[in-house]
Amino acid sequence: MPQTFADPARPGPALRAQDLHVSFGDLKVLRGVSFDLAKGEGAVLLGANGCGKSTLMRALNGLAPVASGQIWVEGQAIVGAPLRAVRAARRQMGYVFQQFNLVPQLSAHQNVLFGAMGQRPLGVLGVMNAFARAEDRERAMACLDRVGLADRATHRPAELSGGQQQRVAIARMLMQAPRVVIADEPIASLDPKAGREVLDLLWRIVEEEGLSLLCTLHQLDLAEEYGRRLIGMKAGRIVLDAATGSVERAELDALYTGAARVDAAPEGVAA
Ligand SMILES: Nc1ncnc2c1ncn2[C@@H]1O[C@H](COP(=O)(O)OP(=O)(O)OP(=O)(O)O)[C@@H](O)[C@H]1O
Repeated sequence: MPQTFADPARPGPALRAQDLHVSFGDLKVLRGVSFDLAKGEGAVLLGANGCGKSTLMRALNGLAPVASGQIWVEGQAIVGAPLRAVRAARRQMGYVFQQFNLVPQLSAHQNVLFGAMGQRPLGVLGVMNAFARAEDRERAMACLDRVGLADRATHRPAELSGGQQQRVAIARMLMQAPRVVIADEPIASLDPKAGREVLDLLWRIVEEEGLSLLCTLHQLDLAEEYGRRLIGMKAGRIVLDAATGSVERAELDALYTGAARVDAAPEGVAA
């Protein structure tokens, strides 16, 4: 059985990855990734296309096959753990994706209600409008209000701008009441103004709720502005992990030069 470090007397990190290895066929994508994310900490994950960021995010969500290593979510080990424990740990994690992942046929309010799905025994049925508890419907409205979209509750995603759709996705994440938020390029589909609005909102909510955030971004200026900590990946490894103020721009630029992709550095040490 995987060990846990959930000891109320010794509160551990919200998220811990230890020596994670993930391969697809012969391609070693994660090559020993380790980091801790403290409770209430907001970190930005940086790295060139193909260096393994999305694979790391997917591994944290149990969607990429972890060959070895361990992941703890709020003290619960999930690699090799029984399905029930994995599901419980996953409920503590909220996701914000580049493409928003809203259900096109449903209103903003219904999409937010979906955030409660994991908390209801009936799953998807339990959050459909006809069956949803009044308290869930009210909470979904309150979440939409938090992101400034209460007046768009009945709108479908296609009737909303990209920035508004991402705010609905953030409201859905809030509805889920996670402890850890994983945001995978949340502003990649947005123009600069909408992108900033989304980052302001995301960081404000994470701070107000005392959540932990791991967010990938491709814009170095924004990474330095929003992240208190920068984690840099190169060819499947973490090669930089430091408080933002202590990192030189040249160190960030170096993440994008040389053999940064995992398929460009089959075995070599990334640096
Ligand atoms: N399911 C998969 N099957 C095979 N190869 C994969 C799979 N997922 C990712 N890869 C490969 O793993 C490498 C890293 O991909 P990944 O998407 O993790 O990079 P990334 O850093 O997130 O890049 P980007 O910034 O472009 O999203 C790539 O070479 C990719 O082709």
